[in-house]
Amino acid sequence: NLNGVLPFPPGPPGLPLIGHLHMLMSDNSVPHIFLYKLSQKYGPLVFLRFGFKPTLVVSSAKMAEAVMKTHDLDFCSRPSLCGARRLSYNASDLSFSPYSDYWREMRKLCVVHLFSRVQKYRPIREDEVARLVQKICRLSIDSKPVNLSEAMMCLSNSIICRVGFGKRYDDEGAERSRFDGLLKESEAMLSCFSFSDYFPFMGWVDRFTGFFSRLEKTSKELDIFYQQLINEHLDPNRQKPEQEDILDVLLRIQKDRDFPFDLTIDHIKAILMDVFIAGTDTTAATVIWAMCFLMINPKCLKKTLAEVRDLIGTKGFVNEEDIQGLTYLKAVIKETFRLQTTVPLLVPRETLRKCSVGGYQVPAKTLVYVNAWAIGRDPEAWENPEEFCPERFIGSSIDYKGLNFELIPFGAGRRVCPGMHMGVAAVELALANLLYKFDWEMSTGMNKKDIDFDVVPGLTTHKKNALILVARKIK
Ligand code: HEM
Repeated sequence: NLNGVLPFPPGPPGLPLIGHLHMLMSDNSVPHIFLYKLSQKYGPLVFLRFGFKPTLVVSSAKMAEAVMKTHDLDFCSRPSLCGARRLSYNASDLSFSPYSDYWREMRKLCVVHLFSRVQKYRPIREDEVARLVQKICRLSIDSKPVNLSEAMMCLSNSIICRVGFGKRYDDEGAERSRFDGLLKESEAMLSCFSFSDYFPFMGWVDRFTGFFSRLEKTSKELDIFYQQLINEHLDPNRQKPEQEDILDVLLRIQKDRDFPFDLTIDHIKAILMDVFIAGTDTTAATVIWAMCFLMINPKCLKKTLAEVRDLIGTKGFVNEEDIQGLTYLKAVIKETFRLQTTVPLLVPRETLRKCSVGGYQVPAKTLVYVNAWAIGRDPEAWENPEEFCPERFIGSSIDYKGLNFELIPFGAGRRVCPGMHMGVAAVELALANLLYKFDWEMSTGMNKKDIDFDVVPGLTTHKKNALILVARKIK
């Protein structure tokens, strides 16, 4: 083993104690762009130190393959960060659990019993997309602008509530806004910087800034929310939905003792959190970015519209079977993932042990960011990386399933996103129907040039300014 003599990957010089944190904090860009700029200077493996935490940034398709395939076993743990730890009932969930026997069993449970149910939830997705179309129809009658960003969040939240716990909230009701608020706050707590993660002796700063009390408040509110859902599900008089929802399935597994570990109510709550957090923003943001790209690329928009309308004819609604034939639409979605990766830094990984990659050594417990956004621009992997060109995927076998490392919006390897099929099904169905039913125009006084690509930092890249368009219902 040459580990001992290998150098660390290159990186900029850091300061004592804080390492490179000041660079991250003082740069005006969002983290994935800041890290991309560093990779342009130092290469596809950059070594940094955030406080006491060694950090590796991976920015090319080749190095992503080394990390997530060749050395996946060394890189497939997750760091224990304070926000995630608290919200996931001490990492009892799937996303934030370190690599362990527990994670393996949890992954099996989720893949076999939860994520395999994609097809069963098809009627829910179709019903919710049909409701979205009706809502937009009503606005289109008076040419009222449609806030697509809001409408898409509403759609994915509605889908996840029905899939997760069998409830359909009124769009404007109090229960709905409670759920939306909890989701937003949890996302914020998961992507918020906390001192104690990087300086083990500086927990007092988090107490001082109010981070801990905010985290405590959010976790307690979430816990009450989950507990109410569980109580309702355990009520023998509850009217069961047609399809068992995810909470039903989990409670059944618990009752049947169909899990090698003790599956407690807290574990079930933790899994619910994963489904809510991982499954809503990602789907909504992907559709919004795809619409942005189409609006500023009229040729691509025209081709997509022609394909959808030719194939569907006068049927009135694109259902999930029809999607198979929509080759160009699928290419548009892939190109959207390449250029505006929804989860740009994936979900941070952590090295299990001291290991080596690309001729460098990486210490145990190094935080690892795979910059999928940068990989989408890797000049070794893509011709004309800055262009929006869905055609590059026509007749190409490159897919986002985690086997082609130039396109990894869902990650790859042992930790690859298990909700990929669920996410893609919703994205495709929503986008296809938005384009089948309506022509889209800029609202009065706005120009295509006004569509910006400014983003809000966070786990998921959201568009900073809402996408507001006018829909014209086609005859
Ligand atoms: C467009 C939609 C989505 C995108 C872009 C996306 C992206 C990702 C990414 C990048 C990861 C990290 C993978 C890695 O570390 O290699 C991930 C993990 C995960 N995703 Fe998704 N996701 C989407 C939809 C969903 C949905 C709908 C669900 C569930 C209902 C879901 C559940 C999860 C879970 C549980 C994990 C953690 C897996 C583990 O650590 O073992 N995702 N996702």
